[in-house]
Amino acid sequence: MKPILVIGRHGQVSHALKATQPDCYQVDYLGREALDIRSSLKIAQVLDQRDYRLVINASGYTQVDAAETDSQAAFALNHLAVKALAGHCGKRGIRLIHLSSDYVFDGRQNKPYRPEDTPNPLSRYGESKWRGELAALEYGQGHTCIVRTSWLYSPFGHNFVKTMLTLMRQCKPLKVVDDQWGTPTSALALGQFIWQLIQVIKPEPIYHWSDLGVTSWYEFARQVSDSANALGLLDEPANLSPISTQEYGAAAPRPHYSALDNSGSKGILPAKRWQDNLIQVLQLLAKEG
Ligand SMILES: NC(=O)C1=CN([C@@H]2O[C@H](COP(=O)(O)OP(=O)(O)OC[C@H]3O[C@@H](n4cnc5c(N)ncnc54)[C@H](OP(=O)(O)O)[C@@H]3O)[C@@H](O)[C@H]2O)C=CC1
Ligand SMILES: Cc1cn([C@H]2C[C@H](O)[C@@H](COP(=O)(O)OP(=O)(O)O[C@H]3O[C@@H](C)C(=O)[C@@H](O)[C@H]3O)O2)c(=O)[nH]c1=O
Repeated sequence: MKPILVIGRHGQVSHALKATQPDCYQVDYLGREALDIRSSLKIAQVLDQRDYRLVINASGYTQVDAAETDSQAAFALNHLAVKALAGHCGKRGIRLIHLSSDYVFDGRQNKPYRPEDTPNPLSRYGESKWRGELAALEYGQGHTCIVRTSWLYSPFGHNFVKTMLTLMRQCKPLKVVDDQWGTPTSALALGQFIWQLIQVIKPEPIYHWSDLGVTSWYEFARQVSDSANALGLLDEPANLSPISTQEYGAAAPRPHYSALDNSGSKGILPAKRWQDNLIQVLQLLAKEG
């Protein structure tokens, strides 16, 4: 079987893909040092080196607040580099799976967003991701498949759950926004979904994948505290209080509601409740010690 290329080797999603990868696939995981996708020439060289059948782009500029002031860097990676990557994949007939975000939506809807709903990003990060989606679809010559997902966490890299655990262990009072609603998603479950998706012969252009349920960042943090305490990761439940988005005062605007309707993905892999996947990830963290 022809090999698969995963871009973004050191990132959270790439680690999750590696942890969930079925043995039957031959996969090259390349980090920025081996493949900086801002270089079109480098993309061409890598794709010409081996006869890849599929590319999974797990790279991205993911610092949502920093993107407000560093927007050139966010667009360079999330838009322009994706356009070049899709062009090279399209020309060679290589399927491209590209990751995008719930932050492409404005959150003014009060029901889960469907893949065909129109994005209207509030932040520079969200805008860079949407422009990346459009370019990937336009230049991929029918070979692009976008997977939008939300609020990822895992034992790997930086994410909300690990940040919360670090802050909670410092035993300081924590304030967390309770007026942004969405779905926490285990990057490991996303990894399992992507490995199933690659077996679909005629994929849709856009899929939504998240765990099941809707919650606020505050409720998510509360569940992290309760479950981590029950598993012995925390000596006592955290001192948490809810605050508004306005009070928190982050640099980037975020959608008030960004749950994704993933009914179109059910046939590929049924999703699990976010609370159950959270316990699984916390158990892995507890095992790591
Ligand atoms: N995290 C989340 O909650 C969500 C993420 N997504 C999307 O999923 C994708 C992966 O996210 P996640 O794994 O969490 O992100 P991470 O920030 O953990 O990883 C991103 C990776 O991209 C790599 N990278 C940065 N610049 C380049 C470059 N020029 N060329 C090649 N690689 C580069 C980084 O490399 P280095 O380590 O060298 O800096 C890093 O390893 C992104 O596209 C993101 O937008 C979508 C929805 C939610
Ligand atoms: C650390 C912290 C954050 N927050 C808030 C800020 C924000 O509204 C929310 C989440 O903060 P974070 O900075 O961890 O996460 P954020 O960067 O908003 O996460 C997003 O990342 C990108 C890459 C995506 O694509 C999204 O799906 C989403 O996962 O919690 C608090 O209220 N209190 C805190 O102590």
